[in-house]
Amino acid sequence: MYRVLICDPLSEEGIRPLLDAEDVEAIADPSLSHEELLEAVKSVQAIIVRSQTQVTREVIEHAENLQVIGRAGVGVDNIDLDAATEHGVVVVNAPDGNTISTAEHTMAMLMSLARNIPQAYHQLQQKRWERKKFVGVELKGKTLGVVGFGRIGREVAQRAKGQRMKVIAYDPFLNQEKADKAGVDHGTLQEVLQQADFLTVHTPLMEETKHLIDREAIQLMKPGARILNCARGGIVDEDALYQAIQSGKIAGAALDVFEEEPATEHPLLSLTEVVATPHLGASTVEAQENVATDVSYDVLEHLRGGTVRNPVNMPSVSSEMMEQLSPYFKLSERLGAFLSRVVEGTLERVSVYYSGELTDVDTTPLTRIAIKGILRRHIGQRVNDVNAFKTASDKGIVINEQKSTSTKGFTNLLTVEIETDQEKRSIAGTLLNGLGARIVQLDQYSIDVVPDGNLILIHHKDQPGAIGRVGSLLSEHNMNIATMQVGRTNQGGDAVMVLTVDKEVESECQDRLGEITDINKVQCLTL
Ligand SMILES: NC(=O)c1ccc[n+]([C@@H]2O[C@H](COP(=O)([O-])OP(=O)(O)OC[C@H]3O[C@@H](n4cnc5c(N)ncnc54)[C@H](O)[C@@H]3O)[C@@H](O)[C@H]2O)c1
Ligand SMILES: O=C(O)CC[C@@H](O)C(=O)O
Repeated sequence: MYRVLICDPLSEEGIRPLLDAEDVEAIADPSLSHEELLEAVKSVQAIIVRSQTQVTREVIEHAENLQVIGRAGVGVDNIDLDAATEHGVVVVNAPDGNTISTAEHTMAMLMSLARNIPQAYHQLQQKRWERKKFVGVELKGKTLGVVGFGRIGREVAQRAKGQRMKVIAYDPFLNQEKADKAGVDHGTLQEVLQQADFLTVHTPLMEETKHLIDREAIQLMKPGARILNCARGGIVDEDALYQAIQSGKIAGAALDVFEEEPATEHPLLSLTEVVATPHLGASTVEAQENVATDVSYDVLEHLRGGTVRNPVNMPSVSSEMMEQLSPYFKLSERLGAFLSRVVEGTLERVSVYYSGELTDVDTTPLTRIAIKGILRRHIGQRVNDVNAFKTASDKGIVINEQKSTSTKGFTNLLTVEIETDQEKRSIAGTLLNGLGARIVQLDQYSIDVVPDGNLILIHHKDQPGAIGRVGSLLSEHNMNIATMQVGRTNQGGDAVMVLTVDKEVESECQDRLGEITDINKVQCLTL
């Protein structure tokens, strides 16, 4: 049974898949204090949050069984991604479900700002019929500067064009072709700042975007321009904005988000030129249902060992690529696991070579899985697809991935090579059409072994009787041999036997195998 803690209020319809799942115990508690949260996370496999709950390193470190953190929304600035990655915890979000609601909210804020609607309403509530005080400006013909032309920025631009505004956008990924297609101008940040009558930001909050709109940026803007932030508090420097409004440089601002939330005492709220909402961009019935559904799906999928659609801290794999690569997942992990169990010494370098039909695809996910297979021998289940590369690099292991032209006659070939301070070993495998995975090479020996079950690897001298003696001894220990493969370099030279047996080999049996004449080394492993 998976325990899933839902910390912030989420649409009940949206989390229906979790509530109905027979293998899930969903615990919804949006009122936990910090101390209660630290206690509650100890026993759960998944946490789901919106923007309110801070999933800090401390929280993640308390959550000993945690596998996945779901963010019902876009921004993941309330989750310590480094800590999650280090602990092998997958973070998933719901990036699409609230785009329209947030774009619509931005338009509502834009119009409120242009026509002073909240301020005028507030006066009416005070029984004051003020008309002169609230003369607004038209949007038609004005320029909207959009900083961050992602999902929401693009939707806002389309809507602003509907108001017959001119739109100029800046985004590091926006080029002329994309801008033409969207029917907007594109410019540098400086050009956008200089031309905007209204400036709206739609970037994530990151180191590079923190105070992106600061005192200097505001200085570049037209006198009397207006600023909107429905993305994240902190993208616009709040002190600089406050001063710019007070000095008259900026005519007004519309804010849905603040550097610190809740922000009921914020000085900007005392300015009549400011319209504000308490982080309501995504607060619609539709958006909340969408994000809760999306995140529930991914959380369930991850817990059940499936592939998530919106991973944040591991690269996503397109469904097309997934179709090509997934048959190799098990092979890749098993090759890594096999070799890690037979190699001796301290791991220094892992190289993974791909040939045949594998040369045409992005094989990074397969390398990651091979590394996971290798590291699990020493680190256990704590290493997974999320932290495999990071764990290897933290341990000083160099990883090298290469495409190779040597197919050795196979349509696909995956070779894993490990170098330690004592030796260099390699293993190669292939997927045989209709027959599944096979180990086809171990060091210099050609073999044909299914990478599954209880295996015995024996290094011996190619001499008459060696195989028979192994068979007899295994039978004495009541060990049934399912398959046996022998590989040798030359007649009478070094050779290997790889046997699959029906149960795990006991240490006494392994020791006795090692004492047989002409047998040099015996290694037993279970895949
Ligand atoms: N107010 C709300 O309730 C609410 C709701 C949803 C999303 N959001 C926030 O809105 C923002 C945008 O969300 P989205 O779904 O459009 O994200 P997105 O990832 O689709 O788009 C973000 C865009 O910002 C661009 N960008 C990154 N750094 C930039 C920089 N230095 N200058 C200019 N552009 C830069 C990226 O290239 C990307 O195109 C996020 O901060 C998100 O958290 C707020
Ligand atoms: O949880 C919310 O309502 C806010 C979500 C929003 O800020 C987001 O980044 O998706």
